[in-house]
Amino acid sequence: MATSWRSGSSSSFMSSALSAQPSRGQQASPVDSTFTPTSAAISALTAEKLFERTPNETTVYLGPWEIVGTNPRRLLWQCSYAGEVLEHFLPSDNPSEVFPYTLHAQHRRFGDPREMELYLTFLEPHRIRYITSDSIVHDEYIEVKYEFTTIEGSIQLQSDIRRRDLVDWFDVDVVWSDRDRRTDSYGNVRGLGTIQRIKLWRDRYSTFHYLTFYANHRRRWKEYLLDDFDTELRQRDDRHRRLQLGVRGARRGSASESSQSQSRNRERRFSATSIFRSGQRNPPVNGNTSSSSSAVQSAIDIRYLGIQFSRNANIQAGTDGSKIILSVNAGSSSVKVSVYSAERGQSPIQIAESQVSGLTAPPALLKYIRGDKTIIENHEVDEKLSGQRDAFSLILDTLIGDHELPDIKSKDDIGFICHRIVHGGDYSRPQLISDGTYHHLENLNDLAPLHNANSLGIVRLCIEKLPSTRNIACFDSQFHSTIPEHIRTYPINRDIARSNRLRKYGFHGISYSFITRATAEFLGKKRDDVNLIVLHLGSGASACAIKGGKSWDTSMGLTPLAGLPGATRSGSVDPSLVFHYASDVGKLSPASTKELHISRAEEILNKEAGWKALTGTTNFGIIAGKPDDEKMRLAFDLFVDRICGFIGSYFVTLRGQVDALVFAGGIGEKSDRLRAAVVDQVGCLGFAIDEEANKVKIEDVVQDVGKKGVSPRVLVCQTDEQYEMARTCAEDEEFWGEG
Ligand SMILES: Nc1ncnc2c1ncn2[C@@H]1O[C@H](COP(=O)(O)OP(=O)(O)O)[C@@H](O)[C@H]1O
Ligand SMILES: CC(=O)OP(=O)(O)O
Ligand SMILES: [Mg+2]
Repeated sequence: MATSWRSGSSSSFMSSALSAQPSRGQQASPVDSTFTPTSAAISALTAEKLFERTPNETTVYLGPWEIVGTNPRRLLWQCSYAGEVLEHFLPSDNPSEVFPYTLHAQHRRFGDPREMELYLTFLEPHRIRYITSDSIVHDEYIEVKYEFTTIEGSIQLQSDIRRRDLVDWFDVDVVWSDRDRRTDSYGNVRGLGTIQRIKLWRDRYSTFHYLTFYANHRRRWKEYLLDDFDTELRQRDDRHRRLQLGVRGARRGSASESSQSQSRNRERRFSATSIFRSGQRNPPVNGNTSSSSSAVQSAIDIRYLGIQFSRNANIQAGTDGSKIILSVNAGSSSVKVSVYSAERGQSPIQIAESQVSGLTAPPALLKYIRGDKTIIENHEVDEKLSGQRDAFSLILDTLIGDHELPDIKSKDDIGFICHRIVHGGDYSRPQLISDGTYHHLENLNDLAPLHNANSLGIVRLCIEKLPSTRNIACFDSQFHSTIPEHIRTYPINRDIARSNRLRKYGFHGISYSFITRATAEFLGKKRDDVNLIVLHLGSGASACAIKGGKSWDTSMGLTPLAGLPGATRSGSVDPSLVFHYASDVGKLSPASTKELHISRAEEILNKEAGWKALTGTTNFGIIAGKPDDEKMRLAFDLFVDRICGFIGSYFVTLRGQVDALVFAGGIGEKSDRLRAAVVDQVGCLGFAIDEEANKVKIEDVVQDVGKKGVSPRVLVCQTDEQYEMARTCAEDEEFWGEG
């Protein structure tokens, strides 16, 4: 009920309650097609509080409003008592420069979306003067926030201030453009704005049409002349309910230019708008768009505007068919879990994320982010975590224990759990985990000794503790199923190779899949057209040659031991080496369990080698940070050498047709020193780094660190395996079943 004006910098507050009922017969709501908004006055019963929450708090009652005068234009509220007036000074006489907007934001998402019209505010503080018959009670610039008791009143006021009439509105999940990408550096959906109401207005004088929305992620108002958009849809993806509007004559804002092309495209234009999912019944869009040169300029600075529509009014997960997805990424040194809300066939929207890192370098650190807010920042975990399963338990308790995460009140709220399973054998698509799949995967445990058994431990815990949840296995090896036979074959007895399934599988594929898509988008190329050399450098490190968007070769092999060294892994060494290292290498290690059988040889090469063996630390951050320490320098130089070996080899296998060299993973994303050293050494292939750009913190999904004008590019991608899994799961009809 309360309309509040919150003071910007001063400490005084005003608030009021408005019951803005149109009193004149001709002022029907825009929902009604007889809507003829001509009047600037409307009757309103208004209760108002001034200096709210101060000793001077007073309640006053407002009457109808009227927009009067020029220089300055004022919104004049009559109050109940004689001589009592509230004047709202509008910051510009030009109606197109005043932007009333409604607060269609996350905090409204659970209510009736129509209700958001009850809250009206402006981009900047406005001057408010309140006068009684005795004195001026209040006269200062404050942040104005109206709260109406009727939607019609609010729409009428918006229309009057704008001198444009509302034709229709459309509730959308996310609005993005070529300039403001759909996802941020973490893969979270952001764009220009999320959970927004796009409004279509018709100018009262020119009848030009405009699209408006509040860019809540940039805190900017966006207003586009509808004619700027090509009505032909560049892309309409029914499954995703996305719409992309291309701008005709991008990067110009001349009204006359747009009015010339307007008549040419009249019908097509409105065939496009009519496929918008309307927030109202019977949208009165009629194609009446005769041109007028008096239209306000539309500052188009984009090539296209993408819009993803809400499926229905209520988007709270679970109430409209959407589900909560947990994506679990059990790496060799960490467990990362992200929580998403997703609808069938739609891109998931991240709600929260949590991770336990440093499992190989205790104490482990817990991090928890809800929405945009960091709730727990690298908290040292006191209790002893015996591995990935304990880390996952801790994360699950953190999520369920957070009362401010309404989407997960109990374990039963979780619809799907996607598990990263590093070795998927011959599986070429994700699998719903049944008894059969589980036992099939168990047989692969020994082929990924640092990963598979740990992940299956988490799967078991989920089956036991969250019986109503569907568990889905996503495989790191899947992306590499395209590696040609001559590359994936080992030169050994073919029959034994076949019967024991001994071949190159390759890993980090979920990450490579994310990176390929993100990089192709960044380069403005189709996924099938990109050739990349990608380095995923984390606790486990690998390189991948991507040809036409598909894996052509990768450095890991039958197991994740081959190729580059890692935190505790040797990477490729002479296979005979291990027999000269110790005498008992063929025996089963005492560390073997029921789930995992590991020989001493495998234990030495997987757990007792790598950075740990060379330097005593598994944290490459420490290694890169101590160039003067001989041990650290050796490890650093050795890593650069091995990485460059793969880059050279992949450059040749791709016949020099390389769009970009991409760094990813904990080390690739964080160590500018490593990137600089690698690119310096492969400079002979044409790669070059921009020293300044390379030092800038990596915040985008893909960030360019290459020297300007040089091809191929050098990029950094913040990979997101959890998002990739959730996306795959949300888009796969099969997992959703009938319900
Ligand atoms: N500032 C840093 N510079 C270089 N490397 C870092 C830095 N911080 C963390 N790392 C490395 O990143 C690794 C974690 O990478 P990540 O890809 O998240 O691991 P995981 O393989 O467990 O998924 C750490 O083990 C550490 O070696
Ligand atoms: C496959 C692999 O080594 O994964 P991670 O780097 O996450 O341990
Ligand atoms: Mg990893």
